[in-house]
Amino acid sequence: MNQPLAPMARLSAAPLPPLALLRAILRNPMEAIPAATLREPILLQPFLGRGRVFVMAPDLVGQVLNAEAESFHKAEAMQRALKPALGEGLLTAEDEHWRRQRRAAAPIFRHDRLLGFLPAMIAAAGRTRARWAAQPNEQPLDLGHEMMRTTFDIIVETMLSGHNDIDVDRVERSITDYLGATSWAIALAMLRAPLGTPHPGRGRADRARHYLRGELLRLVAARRGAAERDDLISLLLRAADPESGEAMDDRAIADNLLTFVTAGHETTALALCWSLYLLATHPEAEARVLGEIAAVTGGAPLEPGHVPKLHYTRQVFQEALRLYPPAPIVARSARRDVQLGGLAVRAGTPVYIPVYSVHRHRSLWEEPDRFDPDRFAPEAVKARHRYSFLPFGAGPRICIGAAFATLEAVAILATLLPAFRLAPAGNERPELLMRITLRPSPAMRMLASPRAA
Ligand code: HEM
Repeated sequence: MNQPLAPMARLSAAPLPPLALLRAILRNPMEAIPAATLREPILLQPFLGRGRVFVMAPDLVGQVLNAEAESFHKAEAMQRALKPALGEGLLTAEDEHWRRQRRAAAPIFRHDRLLGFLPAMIAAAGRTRARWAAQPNEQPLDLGHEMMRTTFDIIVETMLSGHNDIDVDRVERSITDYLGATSWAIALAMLRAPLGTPHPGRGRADRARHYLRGELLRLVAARRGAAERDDLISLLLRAADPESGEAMDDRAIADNLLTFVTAGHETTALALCWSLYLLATHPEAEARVLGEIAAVTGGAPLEPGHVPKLHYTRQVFQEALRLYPPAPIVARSARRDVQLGGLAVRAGTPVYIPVYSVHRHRSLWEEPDRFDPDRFAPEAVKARHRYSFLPFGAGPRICIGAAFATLEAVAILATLLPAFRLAPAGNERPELLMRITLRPSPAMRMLASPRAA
């Protein structure tokens, strides 16, 4: 393949002194990841008298996220960035409180239930296709926004039984406003500044958080006492503490709904954005995807039974997750003194898994910066270390929605691609901006022209 390399992040070439590091975190936390993480198995960097450890070697990643997961908890800086919005929901809770919520939510992610969501996923993708068909071809699409709308539609339909009175544009804006200020929360946590320290963007983030939480509390209140439905809200309303028998209160349920709504649509939308961008710039792979979809569907509209058979389309999505992991860093902090690859790591030390670097590590991948969906052919996957590909994390805290995200992504790609040819609207290559998740910057603008035309 002679395609140009897909856009890459600008990592820091040399260790940054504390002030420069904080500036990089505020501008774009990707720039605070040392470029040496692309080559080394493990890296210790001093920071304000305390180290920061980056772990890339797959066996050490397995130690942190799985085998010795009990020795680590979620990193304080990330918790400070997320907890004001997500409270003690599934993503941010720890220990028994986390276990109880994971057990409560698990049934909705069982394989048979997920397959049952496919008609709703295909229908939402169909609405996006109809929206694109109704607008002039020469008008560029904001692809991120289009994918957010589609995945939001799906999460609300499947998890909240389609509460369609939610204002999707305002929710999207609020999530962006909230995430926009998280770099400050992270930098202040690293400086050990007291909670509540004022910072730019805080007022806007607070308004966004109040709006989002208010909307979900309204939903929960409306559902208490109403007839049960087969969705996440009902599961959470029914979930009782095994010891005390106590039910979750509205606040705890709202924490989780907001967690699922945000974690469950923004990540998938970003990965879809990159998948479509990569296909638009790699015509050979795009032709293979179109060929596969035509062979599986016979040219008829996509049906739920087709989706699990679209193997190459799934590989494209996985390769997009490798190059552009929506969660580019999984952050932990050591709970006790631990040994990691010959390094003595003291309790309280931040331990980062830079997923972006693991996915492009020079000793784990051949031509790591090149787009090549064949890396995810079954034999190639079997030959690799299981912790060399971590878009959904690993171990007990692995993403509960991984299979959900993959099914919906394949359904969306297989609905949109046969109908439209996408092309970047300009020549600028998107930069990779981290705001907890990895976003294209500026927004990705693409032209969609109907294929039949
Ligand atoms: C491509 C899409 C997605 C990506 C890349 C992604 C990534 C991740 C990652 C890396 C984690 C682990 C974080 C850590 O260990 O600190 C996580 C956790 C989580 N994800 Fe996802 N996610 C995606 C889609 C979804 C979807 C569709 C849902 C819900 C429907 C979801 C809900 C959650 C929840 C609730 C957690 C916390 C799980 C726990 O701690 O028990 N995610 N996700």
